[in-house]
This record gives sequence, structure tokens and C-alpha cells, in this order.
Amino acid sequence: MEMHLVSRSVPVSAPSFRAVLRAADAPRTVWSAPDKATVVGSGAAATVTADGPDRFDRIREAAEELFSSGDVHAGTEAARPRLFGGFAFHADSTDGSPWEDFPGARFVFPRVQVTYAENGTWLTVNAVGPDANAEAVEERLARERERIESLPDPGPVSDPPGVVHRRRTTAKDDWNAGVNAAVERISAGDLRKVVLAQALAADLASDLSVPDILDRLGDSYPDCYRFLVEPEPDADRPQASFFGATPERLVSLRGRTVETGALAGTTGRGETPAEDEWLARELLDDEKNVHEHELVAETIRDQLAPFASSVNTGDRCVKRLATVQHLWTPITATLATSEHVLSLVEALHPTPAVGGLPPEKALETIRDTEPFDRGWYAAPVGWIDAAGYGSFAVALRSAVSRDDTTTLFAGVGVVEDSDPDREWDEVQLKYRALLDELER
Ligand SMILES: C=C(O[C@@H]1C=C(C(=O)O)C=C[C@H]1O)C(=O)O
Repeated sequence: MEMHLVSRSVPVSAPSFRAVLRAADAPRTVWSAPDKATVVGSGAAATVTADGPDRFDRIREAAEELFSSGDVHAGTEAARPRLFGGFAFHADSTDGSPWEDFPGARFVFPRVQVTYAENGTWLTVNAVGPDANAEAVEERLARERERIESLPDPGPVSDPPGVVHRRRTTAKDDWNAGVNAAVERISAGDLRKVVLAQALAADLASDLSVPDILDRLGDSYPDCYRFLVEPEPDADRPQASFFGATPERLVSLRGRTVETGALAGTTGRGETPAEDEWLARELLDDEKNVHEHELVAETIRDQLAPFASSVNTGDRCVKRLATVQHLWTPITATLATSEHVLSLVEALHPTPAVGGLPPEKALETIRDTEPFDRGWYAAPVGWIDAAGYGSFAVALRSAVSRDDTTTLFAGVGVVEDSDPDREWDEVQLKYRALLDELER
């Protein structure tokens, strides 16, 4: 099929993010980075998917083909054509529950997109295929504009749905055994670090409104990346949604400027500002957490080095979120030659913030230990454009919902002096970000 692409945008008077998302069709898309435009996508004008270890290259090739013949009037940079999506954590396919509908990689070019940018709100209509033509897209744009501008006010944000039942994939004893076995491998010199995760399935008391949750997460976690990814609707199954608010950037590329960072090492929030400060200081001084963190920072620098003419590391500091505090080191680089952002995504994923060291042994330990499929949890989510620039986050503080069950994921870095009880508590703390939006 010839991949002719047509894209048209106009400014619109802004209905709220929640009103637009509530009215969007599946597959719905949300992407919102701190201090950047927020995007809501409705439907798919085109979809590219890939599986297996070559999935990064396959997506890049498909994107290049899609963007190769564009008739684009975007009006503003934020509304230029972008593909939104992500990857599975592991290179082999994800078919365990609740990931049945999620391929190894999937990106969507939204059919209708609303972009909340610094210079106003933009409505975009896209079409792809042999029949795509400017006239039809402009007509659709006029119709969509009328529809969007007359969307009803959605009223107050709904209460959390409530949780009637929780099922853990990992019993406490199994967790202790898994962490202890990993610590033994580390002591034996087989492994330096491994990130072990758990899943928690929450059966809900009433319907979940993903738009309402994402809206509230925007208020509670303004410094996080919010995302929503939906697989192709399937008539035989209720729609699945993967969403979250993650503090971790994997990598952004614009021109030759690369922005990334190490985020690893965790403590809680205090009851008072003084207690917060005390916990932050303790985290900065804690040998175990600093070690766990530095393995991540070093590895990111090593992975970037082959691409870069320079790599710069900022000061290690504390990133304070509503429920946790993390050690964070900003890292920037300048590329030696132009690269596609997916080459950097492939080189960096998974960093030892979510995988471990050495990478192959850590992945094997994860597979042997975790009794569930990570699916897209802890994997790259973000966007790419026609220039090969893009921005990716690590899909943490995330959940998959389908029907009346929402499955949450959270993990912790295990190093030589890890204690299973403390690591268990840290997993529960990381669940809070989303569990607070589900429990009454
Ligand atoms: C693995 C997760 O978080 C990662 C692990 C951290 C840690 O071990 O301290 C901190 C932030 C993230 O890099 C998660 O949230 O599920």
C-alpha cells in the first residue's frame, strides 16, 4: 500500500483535557511531559507494530516510510505529525494476562489529535493511505472542530472506583526467597544488581474512568510523564488500557542534544517539611541507595559514549514526588553524528534502574524469579517524529485495566545488602501512586 499521509491542524478554543479524553475513541492516546505540550489522540489513522529483538529497527523503518510522503500543514510545531506508542520490556513477545493485546512494539498516528501547547490548543486530523486527500481531511477537520468546541462540560471528577479484592502475584515468602536468591547471586559475584517487580490485580467496585485518573494524576504528579496506550479494539474482548504517571525519563533527542538521567534509590515522604528534608538527606547519604544509583548513572554514561561527542553529568539530587523521593542525576550528551531517537532507546533500554547488571544475567534472573509477564511495564513509552527526534519515558507507576480489573506493577533494585522486608515495603510504597486513585 502506498503510504500517503495528510495532516491538517487548526487552533481551537480549549475544552478541558478530561472533556476531550472522555469523548475520544479507542485506541486512545495520552502523552504529557512536564512543561511540554499535552496530547490527546482519538483513534488511529495508521498503526505500526513489531515483535522480537529487531522491534526498534522495524518501528524506525515503518515510521520513516509513513513520514516519507507527507502533505502536512501543522500550523505549530507541537501539532506536527508524531507517532505515539512504546515497547514491551522483554524482547520476546508478551502474551500472558493482562497483556494479550499488546505486541512487542506498537505506535499510533492518531486520527484526531488535540494538543495543549504553550501557544494555545490545536486540533489535528490525520489520514493515511492511498485514498487520503487534503479535501476530505479539511472537511473532517471542520466537523471535528465543531464537535470538539461543543463538547459538554464533564462535571466534577468522579470518585475513585473502590477496590473490592486484591490479588498479588507474589506471596511474601516467595518474595523473600526471590530477593535472597538474588542477593546470593550478587554475593557470589554473578550479578551486581537486579530489579525485581511484583504485580497486584485490583478488582474494582465500579467503573474506572481513565480520563479522570489521568486528570488527577496530572495534579498530584506535575513532574511526571503521563501516558495512556491502548491496543487495537477487539470485538471479542473488553478494551485494555495501559496508563501511568512515571517520574523516569529514558531519553529525549532534539537535534543532537540528548537528555536523560539516572533515577534510582528510594525513600518515603515525611509528615512535615522537616521530616521530608531529613529523609532526603538520609537518602543522599545512604551507601546502599547511592551504590544502587551510581550503577545506573555509570551504565547510562557508558551506553551513550559510543554515540556522543560529549556526555555531561549533573549533581546527584533528590526528586520529591507526592508519595516517594528518589535519587536523581541529570545526564545530557551531544551526539557525534545524527541518530534516530530509537537507536538511543535501544541502546539504553533496560537501564539498571529497571533491569540490572550485567544486563543479560539480570534479565535471566528477572525471568526466572518473577511469576508474571512484565508486558509493557518498565519499558519505553513515548513518541517519534519525522526528523527522528523523540522523547521516551520508562513506563513505571503504571497499570493495565480491562473490564473491572486493574493490574498494577512496581519493582525495586536489589543489591548485595538488600533486605527482603524493606524491599517489600518499597514495592507497596510505589503502588501508592495508582492505588490512591483506585481505592476509596
Ligand atoms: C522499578 C521501579 O522504579 C525504579 C526503581 C527505583 C529504586 O529501586 O529505587 C527507583 C525508581 C525507578 O528507577 C518502579 O517504580 O516500579
